[in-house]
Order: sequence, then C-alpha cells, then structure tokens
Amino acid sequence: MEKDMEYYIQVSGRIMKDNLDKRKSLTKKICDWYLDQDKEDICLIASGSSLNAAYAARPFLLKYSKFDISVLSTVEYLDVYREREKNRFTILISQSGCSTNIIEIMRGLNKEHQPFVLLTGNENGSASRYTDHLVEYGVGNETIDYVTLGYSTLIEFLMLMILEIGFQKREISDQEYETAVSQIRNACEMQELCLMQAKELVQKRYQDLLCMGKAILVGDGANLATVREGALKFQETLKVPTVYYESEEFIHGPDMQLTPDYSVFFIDCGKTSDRLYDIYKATLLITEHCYMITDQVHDKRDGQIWIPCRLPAEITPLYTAALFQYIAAHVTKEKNNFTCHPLFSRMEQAVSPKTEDYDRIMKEKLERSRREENG
Ligand SMILES: N[C@@H]1[C@@H](O)[C@H](O)[C@@H](COP(=O)(O)O)O[C@@H]1O
Repeated sequence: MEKDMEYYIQVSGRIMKDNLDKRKSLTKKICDWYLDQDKEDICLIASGSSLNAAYAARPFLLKYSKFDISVLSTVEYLDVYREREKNRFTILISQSGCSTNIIEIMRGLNKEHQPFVLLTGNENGSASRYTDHLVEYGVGNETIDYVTLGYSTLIEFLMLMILEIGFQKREISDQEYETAVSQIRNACEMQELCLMQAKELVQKRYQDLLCMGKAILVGDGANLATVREGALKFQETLKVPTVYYESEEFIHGPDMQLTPDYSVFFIDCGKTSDRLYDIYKATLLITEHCYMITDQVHDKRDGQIWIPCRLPAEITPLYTAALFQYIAAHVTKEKNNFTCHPLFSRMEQAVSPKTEDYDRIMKEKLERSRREENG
C-alpha cells in the first residue's frame, strides 16, 4: 500500500497497540526527567494537530494526575501566559520539529536558562538543534504533512506518560492503572472499527461527501478537540470551510445559518445523556447531510457509525478522529483536490509556519521510508 494519508490512518490502531505494549520504555525518558526535578504542574505548548492532540488528551491527563496541566498555543504562551507558566514542567510539542513558533519559544527558554522537553515525531527536525532533552513519541516516520498517525499516537503518548508518572509516584493504584490500560487497548480496537465503518459510510454517501461545500462539526469535552482537528483536516485537504462547536454552543446561534446544503457531523461518544442525540435529530429537520459517531443504541439511521463499546469520554478521542481523517484523506484523493489555489504559494512564501529546510527534511523522511521498505 502506498504510504499516503490513508495508509497512516489504516496503521494507526496497530501502532497505538504496539506503543501501549511498550509504554514503559516509550515514556521512560520523559518520566525520568519529570520525576528528577521539583516542578509538579505541566505546561504543554504546541500548534496545529499537535495542539489539538494535547487538548484531546487533557481531560484524561487531569483525571489521572494530582497536579495541574495547561495546554497552550504558541501564541498564547508568547503573548499572554509566559510569566505565569514559568514554574511548570514545560513540554514543547512539534511532530515535524520544524515549526518556527516552537523554535522561537525554544530559543527564548534557552536564553533564560529555563529547562524544557521537546516532544517530536522527527529527531532530525530543525528544532532538535536547540535541545538535548528530546523525546520521539512513537509515531515513527510519518512522511505526509497532513498528519493523522501522529495525531493519534501523540494523544496516546500523553495519556501513557501521565499514567506512568502517577503509577511511579504511587498516586494511581494498580487497579486504576490496569483499568486505564485496558480501556486504551479497547479504544485502539475501536479506532480500527471506526475506520472500517467510515469506509462503508463514505461508500454509501459518496456523492453527498463529494459535494460537501460547508461543514459544521459538533463534539463535547475531549471530543471538542476531535472536531477542532477534524475542521483543520477538512480545511487543509478538502478545502471546505468548516467550523466546530460544542453541542450546546451549536444551538446557541451557529445553527441559525443552517440550510439543506450544510453537512453536520456529531460525536456522541462517552455521553451520559441523550441531549446531543436530540440536537442531531433536530438538525436533520433542516439538512439530511447529517453524520454521527455514537456509542449508544439510538435509531441506527443512515449516516451513523455505531461503536459497540462504551468507554469513558476522556478515552474516546483515541478513535473518534478516524472518521474525519478518513473523509479528508479519501474524498480529497477522489476529488484530486490536494493542490491549493495558485495564489496560496505567494502567501506561503510571504509567511510560513515551517522552517526553510522543511521541504528538504520531508524529502529525507520520504527517502528514509523508501530505504526501510527496500530492506
Ligand atoms: N499541515 C500540517 C498540519 O496538519 C499539522 O497540524 C502541523 C503540525 O505542526 P507540528 O509539526 O509543529 O506539530 O503541521 C503542518 O502545518
């Protein structure tokens, strides 16, 4: 199988399971660094999908820790919270290791002799030049810029890191630890099931999805991060204007723009009431282009993905992104729509989120991947 976006979504469940099995060795370095210093609270700083992954993991991280964990975009950190975050164990995340905003923060921290850890998917990225404290979080060599495997493995890594820290500090009991590990394992299986059903759904609603012109994604709690990531993916690949909302926020105004040509996606997983389902049914009164991932037995309408395993809400982001990732990957390929508008290159030249050597670094990743394939 060609190592395109679909390939990385396809292998995500298996790689997450492998990473779960080797969780002790995978997280050892960062846990040792954390336990060897005297700061309790953690600050995670990232952008794009890496930021969304940190948001998605946060409810789990807070549940399994006795300290505070903040998640900040690079701009929030630089412009607003830098002083306040000084006394936290700082983790900068960049899958590519080539985001200029992350590098700017690293330079600033180095100047002030403030310690930090870089969590990255690319040990050879430009950011690696600015620190000795670098951890690869188990994504391996994802060669596509529209990251999917990197998103899911990052959420899982953050969860595993907090579990190991809590376990070693004896703040999490053996029982709690084992339960969480087995729930994560179930979620990896649900990722595979969600993806399988996403493929069927895309087949069934093929014309609908090919014509999708504007979309609203609705999710709550940890899955607000999933719809934020889904919106990012839809926009950078399908180039469809997409907004994301919490369910109650959605019906506080954004729903007033709805017309029959809107596509609306709902995540109804880990919920304890029927409220989101009611909002989904009400939305169907305006547009038939409604889709839902649910772990509850409602009415099994067309356009639904049913997950036969009820997991705590904070675990579900490990599988819910698969629907959005697959639509982004597959429908964009079918429409041959990965190319941006000709004017985009002008914009990218004027202002880029990545370092100048990004293209060369991505090319090297691709060559490495081909070498690995040829043994
Ligand atoms: N187009 C991709 C985005 O899909 C991704 O979210 C981001 C992650 O940034 P980083 O490599 O810093 O994690 O990189 C690029 O901009």
